[in-house]
Amino acid sequence: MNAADNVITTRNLTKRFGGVTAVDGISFGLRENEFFALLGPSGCGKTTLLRLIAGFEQADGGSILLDGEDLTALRPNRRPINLMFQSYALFPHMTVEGNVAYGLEMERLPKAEIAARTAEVLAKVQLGDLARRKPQQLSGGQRQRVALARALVKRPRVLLLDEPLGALDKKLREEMQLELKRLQHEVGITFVVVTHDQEEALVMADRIAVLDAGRIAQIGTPRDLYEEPASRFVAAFIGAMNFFEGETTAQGLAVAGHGLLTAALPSGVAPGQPASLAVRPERLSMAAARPADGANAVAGRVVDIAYHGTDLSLHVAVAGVERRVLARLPSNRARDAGWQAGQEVWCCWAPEDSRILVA
Ligand SMILES: Nc1ncnc2c1ncn2[C@@H]1O[C@H](COP(=O)(O)OP(=O)(O)OP(=O)(O)O)[C@@H](O)[C@H]1O
Repeated sequence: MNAADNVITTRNLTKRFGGVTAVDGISFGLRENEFFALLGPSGCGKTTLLRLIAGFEQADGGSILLDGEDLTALRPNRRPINLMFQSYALFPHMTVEGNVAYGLEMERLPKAEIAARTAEVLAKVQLGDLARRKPQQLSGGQRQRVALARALVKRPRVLLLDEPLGALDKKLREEMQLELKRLQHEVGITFVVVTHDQEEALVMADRIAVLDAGRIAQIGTPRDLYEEPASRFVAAFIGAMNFFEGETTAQGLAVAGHGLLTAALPSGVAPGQPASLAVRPERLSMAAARPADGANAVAGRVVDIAYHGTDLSLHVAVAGVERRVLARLPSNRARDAGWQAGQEVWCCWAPEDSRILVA
């Protein structure tokens, strides 16, 4: 894709702190009106990448383009980009309205315009009724919305959000994930959200970049990353995954003690290479006898059963597999089958539900 088609393009962006390369040659494009998530383990460079785009850090190499124009020389306050901090950084002595209007007052816009834009954005985040309150008279979720309103009122081209829901409890977080997504679509501004919570990224984002040690491990839609992870790192990071180790054959993976597990070989992968076969817990089914229908199957023994309400997880010890194999079964089906700890079982799955990964 051409850089001019993207709102933001980074090219080989690099940032070092002493001996640590926090951002290591990152190139990607953010599209118009996209909800983009940066996801990865602690220390992988998410915040640094966000701060480079905002202009709070200077890159050691590479460039950042906005609508195809180089941004490098523009100071943070000259960039049509806003960064919303995790702490929200609201002014405690000002009302909600005052906090939101502040940025526009700094720009010396006409009073009537400030009032109209402030009222409009407060209505959008559903805080119109609380406009006269002070931040300490608000709940955590409401404070979060004030911070959001304050960023949106300036109508940036891109809004960067660093762990925007990090301060909220689990239930509120889940509500706000949908709220944030709704709002992003409504205002039509490109959002870039940093999170270390993979479920949050899956729920909210149009596309996700998974970072690993300052580099992009994979960029794709939530479905791409979940269904077609490009590496073991991505497969293990997004959702739960079972891995079987072995050697590739023309038909799949030969696993010591378990024979051939059938799966399509990725293009460019030859037989005879060490590789992993990855299969999701919810794609497994359990059987008392080896299925005769060509499904993959490995024998094991149920070690633990945990009840989660909608589903059950079965932990199965399989010879030669270091970690317990995890299967998640809908609780009604599992109850009907009556699985119990100590039972010998076959973990079964369709070949097309598994992937072979060499990296
Ligand atoms: N100002 C700094 N000085 C020195 N090292 C830094 C600085 N900022 C970040 N780093 C280092 O750069 C790497 C990336 O940090 P960064 O904060 O971008 O990661 P992150 O993915 O946002 O992590 P977290 O999820 O824990 O916030 C880390 O090794 C970190 O210690």
